[in-house]
Amino acid sequence: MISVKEALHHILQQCHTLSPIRIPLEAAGNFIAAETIYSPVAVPFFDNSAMDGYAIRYEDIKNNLPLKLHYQIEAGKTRVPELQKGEAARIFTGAPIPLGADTVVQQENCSVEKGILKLIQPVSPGDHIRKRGTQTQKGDLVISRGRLLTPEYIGFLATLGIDSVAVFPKPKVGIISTGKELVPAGTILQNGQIYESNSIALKALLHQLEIPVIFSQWIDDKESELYQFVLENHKKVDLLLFTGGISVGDYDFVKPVLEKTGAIEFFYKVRQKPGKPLFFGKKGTTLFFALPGNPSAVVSCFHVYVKPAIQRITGCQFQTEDYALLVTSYQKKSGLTHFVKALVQNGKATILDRQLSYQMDAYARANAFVVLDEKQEDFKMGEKVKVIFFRSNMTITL
Ligand SMILES: Nc1nc2c(c(=O)[nH]1)N[C@H]1C(S)=C(S)[C@@H](COP(=O)(O)OP(=O)(O)OC[C@H]3O[C@@H](n4cnc5c(N)ncnc54)[C@H](O)[C@@H]3O)O[C@H]1N2
Ligand code: MOO
Repeated sequence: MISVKEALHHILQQCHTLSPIRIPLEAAGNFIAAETIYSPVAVPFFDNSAMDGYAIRYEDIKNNLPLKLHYQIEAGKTRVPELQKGEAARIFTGAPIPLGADTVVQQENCSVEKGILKLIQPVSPGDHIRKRGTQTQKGDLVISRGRLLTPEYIGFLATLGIDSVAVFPKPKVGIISTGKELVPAGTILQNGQIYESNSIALKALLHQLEIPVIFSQWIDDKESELYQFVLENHKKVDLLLFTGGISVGDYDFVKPVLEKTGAIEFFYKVRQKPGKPLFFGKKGTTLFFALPGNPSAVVSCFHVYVKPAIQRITGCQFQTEDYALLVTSYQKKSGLTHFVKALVQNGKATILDRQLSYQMDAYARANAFVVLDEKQEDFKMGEKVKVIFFRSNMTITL
């Protein structure tokens, strides 16, 4: 059995970004850019008005010339005559400043009588003009390879007329759940049956990371069926997640089946609770994570191992580690790292009740795991412990 740290190391060594793909800019939210782009244009592309009002030549006011209203410029107008000495032009927000004009007077600060513009408020030269290139100059660096394309950032890139971007693709994921006892929600339970919940949890976890699930398949505890399905389908995905059937029971076929397919085994069994019989392997370019079937182990193994793998492949940072102070003392046996469900708020970690690996109810409140070191047995109230947040570090008020 290997340690949590060693297991993570093996996993991350096998995870690499996938070949970049070009996608429409509007679909690129939360992807990582795989290219560096320089702005193809200056923005604004032309000097334009920031207000509805009048375009003037500042020197005309200084020389006390009467400003004769000459013509009107709406937004979108592409050909505008030059403004001559003693002239003003009606102008609207976003409309191009005519050649010759250098200042815009906001309409609330002036009046028009018999076609002559009169100023009510003092004006400064250059007022209300958005100069060409004052957001971005043509040739400015606007995307660096490796940057997260947030929706707000995409809004900025759209102003430059960029319509597509090369990004690192998200890995495609498949899910296989095994176990004769599993039935779908909506079925009336018979003695010996339980509701299938692991694939539902995994799909929700993957959905939150915007990772596509290509298939989710339940397979009976039959070795031949599992073998056939894995052989036929593993190439469709980058990550194949199994739940259940990875322990040592007579119906735990996942490991022998993966061996039979010729998959490489990187490790089997980690010194941790829950999730001890975790398996990690690879066939071709597909990574296999066989998650121990107990529902709580599936969720913790996802956060501790699958999520970092996806982070490495996509370049995105989904979860953060931090430290918090224990609100109560806690005891465990030495030998395994424990991931205990906790509510961590304002730097304080409350370990929740019912931590066994079949008990899921604590997840209704938990926002993090407290990571309890494998060698330590007694944890004191107020002791600093590592936490892995699996939701954003938010305060829960209800
Ligand atoms: N002799 C030993 N027995 C077990 C060991 C061991 O070391 N020696 N390890 C235990 C630990 S720890 C775990 S974790 C489990 C893992 O077992 P499997 O991965 O083989 O999982 P199953 O036996 O198929 O299922 C375990 C448990 O989880 C329920 N389950 C499974 N799949 C689902 C699902 N999709 N949705 C909801 N619940 C599911 C299943 O009914 C079992 O109760 O092995 C221990 N045994
Ligand atoms: O690892 Mo198991 O999930 O402890 O029951």
